[in-house]
Amino acid sequence: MELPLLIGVTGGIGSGKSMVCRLFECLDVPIYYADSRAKWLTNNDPEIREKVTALLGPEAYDSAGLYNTRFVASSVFNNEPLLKALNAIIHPVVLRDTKDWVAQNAGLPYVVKEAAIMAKAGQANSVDYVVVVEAPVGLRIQRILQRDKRTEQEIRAIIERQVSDDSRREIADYIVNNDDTSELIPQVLHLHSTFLKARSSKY
Ligand SMILES: CC(C)(COP(=O)(O)OP(=O)(O)OC[C@H]1O[C@@H](n2cnc3c(N)ncnc32)[C@H](O)[C@@H]1O)[C@@H](O)C(=O)NCCC(=O)NCCS
Ligand SMILES: Nc1ncnc2c1ncn2[C@@H]1O[C@H](COP(=O)(O)OP(=O)(O)OP(=O)(O)O)[C@@H](O)[C@H]1O
Repeated sequence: MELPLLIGVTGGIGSGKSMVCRLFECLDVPIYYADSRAKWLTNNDPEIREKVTALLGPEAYDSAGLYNTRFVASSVFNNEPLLKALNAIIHPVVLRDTKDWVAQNAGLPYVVKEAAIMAKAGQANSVDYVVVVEAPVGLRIQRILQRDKRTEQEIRAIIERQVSDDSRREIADYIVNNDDTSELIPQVLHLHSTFLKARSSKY
């Protein structure tokens, strides 16, 4: 059976990546949520556990042995080299895991990977098209203040460590506007028919 197209959905913190993916889910499209899968792997892959502990110290896992995201976030989102080193441990495992997941979905027209870190389609990944979700920074901060137990300072530190909106736009094949004036559902429906057409013209 042929592999599905792999669509990457990315965007800065609070842009609405997960919201867009939930709409794709409503269309029965399987989603790979890379951030949460990365956390699962960090808890369950012994090699990652060993390397993360060597990088960040024993506090990277709590007394119950679970990945201590609060501690790790406060360490890496203020320290670029440390974030890069953490990515270098986790990212290759996530890429391999994504490929296995895509293969498990053989026969479907397309599947979606949601991730904070994304390369241009075809570069160091198996993504066919990249969708970038955008919203103004002020609105993103408001949304995260409502959703998470993070301070504005913590949110701004994460934004500082993420790629800029401009470089995200450079890798975008499609852009979804998720500001207060744009409607998400019609944009996702339009992408859905675009990907179905792209897939049927490929095979
Ligand atoms: C740093 C960690 C512990 C923070 O966990 P926490 O639950 O507090 O936050 P959460 O995962 O919701 O992330 C907060 C925001 O940062 C973004 N983010 C997560 N990891 C990264 C990263 N490596 N680089 C840039 N942004 C990131 C998320 O998309 C989200 O917008 C966790 O995100 C992590 O382990 N990240 C490294 C793994 C990774 O590279 N994930 C990206 C997909 S492979
Ligand atoms: N169009 C919208 N209207 C109202 N609320 C929205 C909209 N889009 C997203 N939100 C809300 O904003 C918050 C952030 O959205 P979401 O979780 O989808 O962003 P994200 O890009 O996945 O964030 P993160 O990178 O932190 O995972 C959520 O609480 C979500 O419900």
